[in-house]
Amino acid sequence: MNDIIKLNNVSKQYKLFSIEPLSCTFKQGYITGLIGPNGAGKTTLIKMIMGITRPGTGEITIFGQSQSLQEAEIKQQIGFVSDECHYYEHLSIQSMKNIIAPFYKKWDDNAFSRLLDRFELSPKMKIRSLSKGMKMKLGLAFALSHHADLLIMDEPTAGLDPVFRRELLDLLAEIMLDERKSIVFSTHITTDLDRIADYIAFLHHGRLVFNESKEQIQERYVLVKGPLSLLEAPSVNAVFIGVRESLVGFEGLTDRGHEIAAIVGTSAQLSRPTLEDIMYFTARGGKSHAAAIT
Ligand SMILES: Nc1ncnc2c1ncn2[C@@H]1O[C@H](COP(=O)(O)OP(=O)(O)OP(=O)(O)O)[C@@H](O)[C@H]1O
Repeated sequence: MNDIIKLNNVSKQYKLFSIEPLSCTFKQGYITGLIGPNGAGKTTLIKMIMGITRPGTGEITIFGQSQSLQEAEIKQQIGFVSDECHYYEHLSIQSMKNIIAPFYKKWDDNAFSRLLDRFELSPKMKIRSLSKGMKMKLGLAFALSHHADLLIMDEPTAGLDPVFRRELLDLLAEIMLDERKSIVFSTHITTDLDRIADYIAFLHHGRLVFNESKEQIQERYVLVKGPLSLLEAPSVNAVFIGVRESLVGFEGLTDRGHEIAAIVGTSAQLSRPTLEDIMYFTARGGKSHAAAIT
């Protein structure tokens, strides 16, 4: 299995936030979902991969080429969708296309027209007249019209209605029928990832908590529900990454499933957490879980 993106000791230091030195790879031929709470560093990481923000330390390799040395070549092969709109508002879609297309050696006008049709956008529409969701669709049409082998998207489903969100996921699944293609996208909507992602990279406070296949993640984590009295034992409390207590009992996430099963026996219910559960309890837990796993 080839690596499409390789991060080696990549870090970024802002005044009030830092991406801690991070090493990981994203696989060719798969969809990787980048998740994490607000301010976790997802956009910063994507901007470093795209060369928009320079890392403080480390090296980024894409398609086996150095991001910093071969940026222009690499960008020919990447379709990028940002959560910010970088188009000239006063132009029509057609005029904007006339500016963007010449940058790409493999620009495909027919593919662009087909995508506009599919997204119900007309080339005559002025960019300033587009809604947030329509601008996102336009960004997708641009990103998908130069036969890129790697699609990187920052929150592509933000601002999209549920019908189009599902259509977008279908479109991504179609793209993945070609096994040379790879997709990396960030999202808050973890149910989208349950549907289509193969790998999940989870950032929290600028640290990579995990970057694993969905199956590996599902095997590792266990959600425990039980009476509050169980938490009184320090040995029980210690195994949780995060716990939520309520009047009727507690719910907690652990990656020490066998241990907890042996301690609590039948006095608690164990089940598989969703990605949202994992994100919620890790964010809530506040323990140095990231450091423990990576
Ligand atoms: N140019 C910058 N200068 C200083 N701090 C920055 C800069 N860009 C981002 N940050 C800070 O880095 C942190 C991470 O921001 P980032 O946008 O990467 O998070 P995110 O995970 O994408 O969040 P969200 O899900 O809310 O979009 C935030 O605290 C933000 O204020």
